[in-house]
Amino acid sequence: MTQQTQTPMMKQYLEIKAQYTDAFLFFRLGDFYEMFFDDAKLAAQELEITLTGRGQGEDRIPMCGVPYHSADTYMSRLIEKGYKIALCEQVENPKHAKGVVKREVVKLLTPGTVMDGNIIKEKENNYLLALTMFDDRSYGLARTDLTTGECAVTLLIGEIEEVIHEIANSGAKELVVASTLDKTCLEQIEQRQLVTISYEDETTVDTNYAHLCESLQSDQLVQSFARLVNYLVRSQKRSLTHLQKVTYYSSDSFLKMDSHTKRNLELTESLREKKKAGSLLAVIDQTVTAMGGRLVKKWIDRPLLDQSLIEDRLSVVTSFTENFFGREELRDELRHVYDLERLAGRIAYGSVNARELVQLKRSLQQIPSIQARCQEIVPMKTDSWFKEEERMEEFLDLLERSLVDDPPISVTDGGMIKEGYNAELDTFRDASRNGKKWIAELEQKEKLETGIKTLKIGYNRVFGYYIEVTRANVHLLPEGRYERKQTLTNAERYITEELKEKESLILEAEEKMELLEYELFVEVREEAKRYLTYIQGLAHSISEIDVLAGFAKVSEDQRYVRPTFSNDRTIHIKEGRHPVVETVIKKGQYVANDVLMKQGRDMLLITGPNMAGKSTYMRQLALIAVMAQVGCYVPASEVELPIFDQVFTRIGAADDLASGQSTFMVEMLETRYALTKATENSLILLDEIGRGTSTYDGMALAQAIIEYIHDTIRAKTLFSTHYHELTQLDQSLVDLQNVHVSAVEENGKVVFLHKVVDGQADRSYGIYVAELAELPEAVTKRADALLKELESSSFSTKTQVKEEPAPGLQLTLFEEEQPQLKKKEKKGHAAADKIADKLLEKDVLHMTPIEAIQFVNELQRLLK
Ligand SMILES: Nc1ncnc2c1ncn2[C@@H]1O[C@H](COP(=O)(O)OP(=O)(O)OP(=O)(O)O)[C@@H](O)[C@H]1O
Repeated sequence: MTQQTQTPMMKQYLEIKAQYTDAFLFFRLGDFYEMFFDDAKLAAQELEITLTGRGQGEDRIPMCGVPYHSADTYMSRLIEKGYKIALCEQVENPKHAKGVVKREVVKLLTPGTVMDGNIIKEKENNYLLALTMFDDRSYGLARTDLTTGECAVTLLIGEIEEVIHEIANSGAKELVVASTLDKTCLEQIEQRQLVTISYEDETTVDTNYAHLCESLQSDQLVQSFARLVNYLVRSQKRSLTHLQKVTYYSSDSFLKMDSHTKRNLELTESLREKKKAGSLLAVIDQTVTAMGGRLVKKWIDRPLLDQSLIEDRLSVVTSFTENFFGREELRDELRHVYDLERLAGRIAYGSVNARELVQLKRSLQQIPSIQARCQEIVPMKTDSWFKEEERMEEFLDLLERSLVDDPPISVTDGGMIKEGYNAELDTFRDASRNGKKWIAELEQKEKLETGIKTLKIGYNRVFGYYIEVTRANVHLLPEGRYERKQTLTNAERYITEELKEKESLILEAEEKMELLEYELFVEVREEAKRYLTYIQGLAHSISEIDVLAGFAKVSEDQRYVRPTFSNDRTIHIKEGRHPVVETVIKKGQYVANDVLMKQGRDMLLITGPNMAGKSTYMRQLALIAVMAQVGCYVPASEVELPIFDQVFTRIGAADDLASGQSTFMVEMLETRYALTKATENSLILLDEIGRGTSTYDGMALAQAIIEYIHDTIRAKTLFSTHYHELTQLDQSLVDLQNVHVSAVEENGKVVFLHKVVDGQADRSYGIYVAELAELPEAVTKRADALLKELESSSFSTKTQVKEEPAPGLQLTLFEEEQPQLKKKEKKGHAAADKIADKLLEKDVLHMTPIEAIQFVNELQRLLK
């Protein structure tokens, strides 16, 4: 231990730091927050600030600091990177301290508990989760969004994989677990780098929050929530009165989609850029409030299963589409409603300011007309949306009487409370106003009496009120008229006894005014707490109205139709479109496609050229199903669908790179997941399964998977493939139907029609796509020639696969056919054989451009 660490202050630091090993300790030292040791090194790196030191030589301790007044931005940056911060303040006045100033951690800032508007996103929830493991197949998961107070718990039965999907789906930033949590379980969560991990071991619910759990049916649910709330109590060190009653949710009441599927379908963010733009959310989120924005995202993440609930939403959308003017006026009114949910959060936290209470007032003022308009358009829902309006009037009246229209953000400098609200305050105000009037009159009087037109009375914080005379005029002042106070270069400043008397009256009144205003404001703020539940309820209704009116708008703009639901598992989509692709390509260019899936064609095997639109077609079906179950209209001219219980996809590989696993392994893992979880009520989309391995392997796997789904799972399935050989399967599998995306060749150019029709595709046009990608002409020409040779050869890939069991066997057959060749000829033939072999082995139809170049290069080498 160095001498530095022995100083009383460092001892204090180390003691506190020992309690917060997993957080940066922001240690308040005067005007700075300082960090020491490893905290300092890491913070200097992450924040790009200078690393300094305390002490000399060997004693030197690494240190870095951020100024107190700009600490917020530094803290935000660390939180955004997933770190935690323990904020350690001086809790006594340094002037009165004996020895080291007392310091305490006053707050723990973590990614899942920040309330700060700079860090949290307006249209996203900021969830904190707590996981409780009961045994290796049952887990409790509790969640809250501290900014809105929403709390929910669920039980998950199954493998840890289920839990991980649920965590990933929630988009949470932080997960609280027991310090004794199973190691492998924790490792698996950490491996995915999903969330910041925090610890809490107490699972008895804090008595202050027991009432929130009233509706929970099992001890396990209560324990799960207890871990969450105990962590909050410990870390937040302040009132959590805005937490709402815990609701139970079951992932069984929602359409299940694992996180890969959600990503693949680009439900809430695009695959490549991970942004909202380009996602389904971006198209159907037409909300005008931040709360609505959060709700629509939540709905897309959890489409419904219960038909009556879905129809309920759809009926509201129908009413909104039938009433264009009413709806648009309603949306205009909604724009004036502020973020009630988060305002409620700030009221409960006691951090709401007068400006925000005025926002609340303005929002509440909109409610009667919003309600009246809903009554006109959607009478059947209005009563459930607006329950307690009479209570609001009282509160609104208080807000209207008490607060001025445009108060400052600061709550300690006055200027918040309206005239006439409090008699005492008005007296102080009068005093201050009269005093100021007296001063203005004094200025006039002195100007006249001294004859100095430029004489003026000013004010500053140091000297208070003063009379200022420019240097040029000083000689005009009668001796002893004023008392000199301050000399400036161009002027002299004076005071008089009378002026100082008035000044102290004014300042006293102002000081009292500020204090009283603060007290009055705090009263209003406290009163607001009584209305929290009501404000939260209202927030929920407003968001729902906003989302549904937005669905109506997009449905009208994009010509969507109301879906109907079939009981016999039939899918019938007429002129379906991909909701996102149709908005990004030229207007009118999107080729609508039908989907018909029922007995005899429960499974569609899709072939067709690259780029023809196979994956668009597949995604289109899934998106239409998701939209329907969310309660939105869908992009088609007619839609009948079953209600799906789960959607599985294995599309594309763009997202696999980061995970470190081989693409093929990921493909197989996801396929396994689908095959073990899917039921006959599920929708499965598999895009080119098997292409990550050799042709024979891949094809064999693909066929086995198709057969398994067809015979055992019987789920509705779209399977796209480049293996044309698989199209033969329609002979043996009764529910499999071949379809293909058509293309035609015109003047040697391929034209993609993007039209999906029954039957198999005749060729792949891979080389044409290579041309489009501007591969060297030499390569594409050569590839074309090779292809022609291959196609004319009796050893086409197709017959090979059908008739020859394995490539190795084929080689011997080929050699045995030519037993009597001379040596030289033999040598030439051997090379030709090798080339022929190579050509036969390769599936030219779907090589990547690079593979094609390497391949041609290798053939050349053999020939030489
Ligand atoms: N129905 C359609 N109408 C108009 N354009 C479409 C349609 N479907 C797809 N496209 C366009 O074609 C492009 C390629 O589509 P998609 O990615 O679905 O092809 P693919 O057949 O899956 O290709 P690959 O086999 O190479 O993966 C899309 O980006 C889109 O611009």
